Amino acid sequence: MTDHHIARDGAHDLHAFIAGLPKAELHVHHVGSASPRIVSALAARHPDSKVPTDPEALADYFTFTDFAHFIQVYLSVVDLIRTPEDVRLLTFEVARDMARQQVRYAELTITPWSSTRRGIDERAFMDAIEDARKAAEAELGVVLRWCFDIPGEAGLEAAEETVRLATDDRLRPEGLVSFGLGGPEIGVPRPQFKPYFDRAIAAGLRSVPHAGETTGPETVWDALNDLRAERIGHGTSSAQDPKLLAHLAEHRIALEVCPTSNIATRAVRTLDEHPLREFVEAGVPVTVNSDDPPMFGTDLNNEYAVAARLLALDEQGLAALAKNAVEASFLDADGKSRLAAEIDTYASTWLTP
Ligand SMILES: O=C(O)c1cccc(C(=O)CC[C@H]2O[C@@H](n3cnc4c(=O)[nH]cnc43)[C@H](O)[C@@H]2O)c1
Ligand SMILES: [Zn+2]
Repeated sequence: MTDHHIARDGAHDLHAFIAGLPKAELHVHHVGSASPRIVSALAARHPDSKVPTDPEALADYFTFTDFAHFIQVYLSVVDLIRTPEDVRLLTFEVARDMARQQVRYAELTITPWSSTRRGIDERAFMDAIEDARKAAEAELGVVLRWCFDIPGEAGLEAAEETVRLATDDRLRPEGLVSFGLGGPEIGVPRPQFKPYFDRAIAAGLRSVPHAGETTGPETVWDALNDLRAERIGHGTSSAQDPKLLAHLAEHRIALEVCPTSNIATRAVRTLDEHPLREFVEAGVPVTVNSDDPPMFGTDLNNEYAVAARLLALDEQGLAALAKNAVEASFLDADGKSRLAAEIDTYASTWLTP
């Protein structure tokens, strides 16, 4: 899980720098973060599942022909989450994997509809994620916040249920900060979700839909104009529209770029063709993220290594990239300053001979 193009020599070992760099992650899915270790633990609880538990078999299983195939495999892992205890285990263990990478803060995208429709009680679901969130902060030093997303392909009924779960004061979890839209984009126009985003925004949630991952820049415009997006999940195809790039730059709308994900789902052909550099050159705020790390054979540290190569970043550049995520996050001002200061202290200590 390393980007082999970066030189690995002593003081200039960027991999070691990245490994210790305090980080924030803004685009990472709950179920999509289930590592082989977590999948094995869940499969042991539900031996009838078709998901392989052997790491080698899992690597094959997690090789995707296209985005639709990815979603099909993703849903087979969703089927492993059947009880509130499964939800709690998944959430806490995902935080443990984050802590190992020095992730201090993560906005984790959760699709509550996928769990409640499979029979998990909604109150028990919220209690499980909140219990895991509090334990992760106390025991692992990882601050988690939630983004509840509509699984777009499942339609307006799923949208209604998701916004209800996100805005009902009796259910809404304390850690919820944002509202998203995931799943396939082809055949799932963004504007139909406007009323649900309007309700979520009115309830104080921030808008962070996926857009421009598998369709063109017009989907990103729709996400901005109809869903009032404050950040864009992926936004890859924005590179095809100079006016859109200028708009994102002017309004400081960050892209949640997930390079390895884009290759794994075949949204982009090769890393060398990835538009990350074009975004930076256009002045668009960019953050790098892992999306569904074990499914894409990556982790956040590897995404930073990929970005270092594509953008020719040194340690200062990597620290600036980590601070982009802090700035674009939904942390409060105090939380942002503290994490940014921790990144600065780490970088200056590393660079002091
Ligand atoms: O849960 C179901 O039964 C169900 C039924 C119909 C449709 C769906 C979905 O559309 C689920 C999609 C699911 O995918 C998640 N996800 C993870 N990574 C990505 C990504 O890179 N781009 C878009 N979506 C992604 C998303 O959070 C949805 O939960 C489910
Ligand atoms: Zn995603």
